[in-house]
Amino acid sequence: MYQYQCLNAISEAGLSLFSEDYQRTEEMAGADAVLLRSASLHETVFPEKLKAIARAGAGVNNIPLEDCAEKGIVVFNTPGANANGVKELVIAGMLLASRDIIGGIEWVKAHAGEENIAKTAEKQKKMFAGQEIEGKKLGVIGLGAIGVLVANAALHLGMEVYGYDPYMSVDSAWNLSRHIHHVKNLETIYQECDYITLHVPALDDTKGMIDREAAGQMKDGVILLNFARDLLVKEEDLIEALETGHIRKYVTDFPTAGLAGRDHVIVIPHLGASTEESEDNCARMAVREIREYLENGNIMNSVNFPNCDMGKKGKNPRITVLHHNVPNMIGQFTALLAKRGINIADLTNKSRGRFAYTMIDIEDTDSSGIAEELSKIENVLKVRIIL
Ligand SMILES: NC(=O)c1ccc[n+]([C@@H]2O[C@H](COP(=O)([O-])OP(=O)(O)OC[C@H]3O[C@@H](n4cnc5c(N)ncnc54)[C@H](O)[C@@H]3O)[C@@H](O)[C@H]2O)c1
Ligand SMILES: O=C(O)CC[C@@H](O)C(=O)O
Repeated sequence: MYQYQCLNAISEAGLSLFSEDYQRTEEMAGADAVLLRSASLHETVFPEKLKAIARAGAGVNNIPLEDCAEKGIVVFNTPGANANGVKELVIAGMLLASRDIIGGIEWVKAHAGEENIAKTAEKQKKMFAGQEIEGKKLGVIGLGAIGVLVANAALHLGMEVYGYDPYMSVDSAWNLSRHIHHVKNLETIYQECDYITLHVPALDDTKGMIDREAAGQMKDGVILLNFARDLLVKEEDLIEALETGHIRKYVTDFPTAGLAGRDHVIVIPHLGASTEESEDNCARMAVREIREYLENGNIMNSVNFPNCDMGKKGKNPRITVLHHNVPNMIGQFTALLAKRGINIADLTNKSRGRFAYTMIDIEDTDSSGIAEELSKIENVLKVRIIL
């Protein structure tokens, strides 16, 4: 029996994919796997039993990835599963920033009950007039699952789209319309675009990327959208640019004390992925990743260990070893099995940065004591025998 814990609301569409071999627990100490959305794990002391963490979503800056890897905990995310939900809200954000729809709706609410509201509205509506997005230039920073969808959608709405992503994946490249200008530096985006939208993860090199210097290079009256992470923008520099009007509007999915209620800022309470479809997609993908790892040892969509797939486990035990990526690990594993006279049916090893993963199918039904012996080898992080 496996135990899982949910630290946030995870859609039933996903949780229902757990078989009767899985039981929900409220205690992390007893959990084999944890599912979460935005809950922070940075202060968490991880229990020995925990094997997997699945982030039902894309961003993993709420999880200490290295720390988890050192403890032999595989962390997964659900790439692309909520991208359409975010794309739709980004398009809505561009429209909300271009025309004072929010101001207009508030005006109507304030005049509710007035007999001649229709007539007054016709007189007053010029206060809420705006501009169209067709023909304007949009810069998309980060052409991953969301950035590509936003870029293509904006193109269909008649915008001229510039995209920047020095690390773009082949999949993203295939999905990106050839009509998008693929630019090689951020300066071009800053200098050319009327709208700029951020779709990069919060990493050491992206945190604070929108600072005074970046804002200074942008066109006067630019509209900036941030549905990625608040940390990408230096708030004091942003406020300065908003006060001078250099940045005309900032649309963000991340409320902060400094921005909530401020003029020229549209703050949404992190609703990018809050659609039935995105929540269901993320939960389904997260549960499938956990089941595949716990039951077969296969890793798909990990963000701290290499992906690795040996197919469905057969009737004999499968040994899985999470370890540091250093020389002679496989030699030590196979020597240990050879000493016990155990033949290897299949073996695979994959590495990613400082970490690696080895899966071994053995031609023997007796695996007693093997986990204990393998665990003693230096640089081994976690050993599992899947029976
Ligand atoms: N508002 C929401 O609810 C919501 C939902 C999903 C994701 N997000 C955020 O959006 C981010 C992007 O999501 P995604 O699903 O598109 O992820 P993704 O991994 O598919 O795409 C991220 C892209 O950013 C690119 N990138 C990385 N560093 C870069 C840099 N320095 N400059 C330019 N490009 C760079 C990568 O190459 C990749 O193509 C997530 O990391 C998350 O923080 C927010
Ligand atoms: O779970 C959510 O609601 C938000 C998820 C989003 O920020 C993500 O990074 O995928």
